[in-house]
Parts: sequence; C-alpha cells; structure tokens
Amino acid sequence: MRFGIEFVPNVRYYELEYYSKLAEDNGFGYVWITDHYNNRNVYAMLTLIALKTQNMRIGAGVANPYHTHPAIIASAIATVNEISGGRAVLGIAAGDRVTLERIGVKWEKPLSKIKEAVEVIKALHTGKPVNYDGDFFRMQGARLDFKAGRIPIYVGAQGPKMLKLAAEIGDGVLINASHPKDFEVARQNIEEGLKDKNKDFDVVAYASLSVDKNGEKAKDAAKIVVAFIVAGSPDIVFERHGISQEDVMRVKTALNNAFTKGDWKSVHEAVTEEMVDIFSISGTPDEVIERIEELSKVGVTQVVAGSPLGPNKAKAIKIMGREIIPG
Ligand SMILES: C[C@H](OP(=O)(O)OC[C@@H](O)[C@@H](O)[C@@H](O)Cn1c2nc(=O)[nH]c(=O)c-2cc2ccc(O)cc21)C(=O)N[C@@H](CCC(=O)N[C@@H](CCC(=O)O)C(=O)O)C(=O)O
Repeated sequence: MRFGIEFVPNVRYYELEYYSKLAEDNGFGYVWITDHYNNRNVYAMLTLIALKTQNMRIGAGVANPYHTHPAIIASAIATVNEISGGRAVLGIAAGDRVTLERIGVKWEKPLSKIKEAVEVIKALHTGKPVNYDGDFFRMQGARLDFKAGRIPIYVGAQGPKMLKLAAEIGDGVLINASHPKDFEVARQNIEEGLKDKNKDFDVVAYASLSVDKNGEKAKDAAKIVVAFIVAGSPDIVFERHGISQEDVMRVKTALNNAFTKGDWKSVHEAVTEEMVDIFSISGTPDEVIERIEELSKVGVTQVVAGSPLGPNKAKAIKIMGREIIPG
C-alpha cells in the first residue's frame, strides 16, 4: 500500500512547507496539492515542496483543463519535474464546477475535455512537435523546448464513465471515497477500462482522514469535512449506503446555517457517526489500520490522507508515521 497526503494551499506557504517536510520524514511517499483558483497556485506550491523535500513524489491533485490550458499544465508539471529531479506526478480532472463557473468558465463535456487534455499533455511530454485537432484543443507543431521526463498522469474520477476513462488513459485514478463499498463499485468501471491493457495502475483512495489516540476526538474532528462531502455527493452514494434524504437534508440545512449565521455546532450535530464512517477514515490508529486493510482488499493501492488529518495535524502525521505507515 502506498501512502500519500493531500494539502489545500489555503494556508501560508511556510506552513505547507513544514507539513510537507513532516510528512516526508514520517514515511509518506506522495504529497498532493489541490488546485482551485481561489487558493495559492498549485505549481508554485509544488515548486516550494520540491525544493524542501528529497524523496516524496509531488503532484497536482488535481489540475483541470478548464481554467488552465493543457499546454500550460504540460509545461508547468514538467518544470516541477525538472526542479524535483523527476518526482512530479500529475493529477487531472474535470474541476469543481461551482468554483469554475464563479470565474465564468463554461463547464461542459467533461469526459471529452479530459480525454483530449490528457492526449495533448502526453504528446507534449514526448518532446516531439504536436499536431492535434480535437473538439476543444488544437495544436499545430506545438513543442516543449525542454525535456519533460516521464510524468505519471492520474485522473480524478467518481462517476462510472470517468472511472473507465481514467483506466483507459491514465497511470492511476484518484477517487474521493473512503469506504470499501464505493471501491467495489468503482472497480467494475476500472476493470472495464483496463481490459487488455497491460499496465500498472494505481487505485487511490483520496480520503478524508482523521486519526488520534482518542478515537472519539478523531471522529468529531472529521465532521465538518464530512458535512461538505455529504453536501457534494450524488444520491446514488446515499442509496448505496442507506443514508436517508432526511439526514442528508439536515446536513445541508445545517451547513447553510453555519454559513449564514456562523452556527457550526449544528453541523456537528447533523453529521451522524454513520456518515463519518462512510465518508472518512477516522478513529484510533487501529481503526484507521482496519479500514486501510479493508480498502486494500477491494483493490486500493494508495491511500491519500486528506483533511482534517486529525484534531491536531502535526500529531496526526506523526501518529501515521509511527503506527500506520509500515517501516
Ligand atoms: C464530471 C463528472 O466526473 P467525476 O469524475 O465523476 O466527478 C468530477 C470530480 O472528480 C471533479 O469535479 C474533480 O475535479 C474534483 N476534484 C478536484 N476539483 C478541483 O477543482 N480541484 C481539486 O483540487 C480537486 C481535487 C480532487 C481530488 C480527487 C478527486 O477525485 C477529485 C478532485 C461526471 O459527471 N462524470 C460522469 C460523466 C458525465 C458525462 O457523461 N458527461 C458527458 C456529457 C456532459 C455534457 O453534456 O456536458 C461528457 O462529458 O461528454 C461519469 O463519470 O459517469
């Protein structure tokens, strides 16, 4: 099992630098930085981490070809690859529709857009001149004037068609999920995409994780993040896990109250223990290990620890290093 960690660059750069170094010192093999226009720039942060770490693979988790042209993504991640001595990985996905529409980006045809973007990026990374005539992207003799090196491309995917596409075109897939049931379903689409392809493929559980010696404290710390995941999840996931629409609505209403009236306590009350179990990997080190073992049984090959990591971030990273990530 590989272990990664996700950071959202909504903190000062020196905090991100500290936590990334701490993660490397505690055995994490991958660090993934999210990409939203309103946060610090993903490539600038990846460069900072490249300069401050030695071994961890460092990735955009995830870029999108809506607010950034794939030629720029190709160049930017290749630059990080050069700076890091060949440690870059690229995560790419359709982007967060609400965030993109806030900056007037027309968000349509995500499957075709991702397929074309990955084709363009791969072509540019060969170093040869690229001619490409797609529905979204056109290239006439485009070429990077520096060596990109071999950069694995992972696709962020939740839905069946995107999961299949990820397996067809990618080196791995980043799935925002924490429960084995979701990976059992995803695996069918992945296997369909992998058919007659002879390649290593990294199935990544890009999960909300919260660990502490005190399991209840850990689960409680996960509740706000879980509330956002619940609010953004499709009905098919609630049906799969038997979560009632009433419970979902209670969370959405509570989140709304939190934003309008600052009442975050009601969010904690609306998020059930069951939701924490389904939408996060939370609890004591033993409980986290148990879930990781369950995920491994359904084909997960990398667990990425996403927010909140624990009631205390630094302590949680050290607990992961000491008690969860094998020596
Ligand atoms: C678009 C959506 O794809 P999805 O992969 O299921 O979900 C989208 C999310 O993965 C996407 O929003 C990601 O960008 C979210 N995301 C992040 N989004 C960000 O903006 N920034 C991040 O840093 C980020 C990190 C991240 C990490 C892991 C991860 O899994 C996702 C992450 C979907 O609806 N897929 C359907 C296909 C929809 C479809 O058929 N579309 C047709 C027609 C649609 C039309 O007519 O417009 C088509 O594309 O041609 C499916 O897979 O079945």
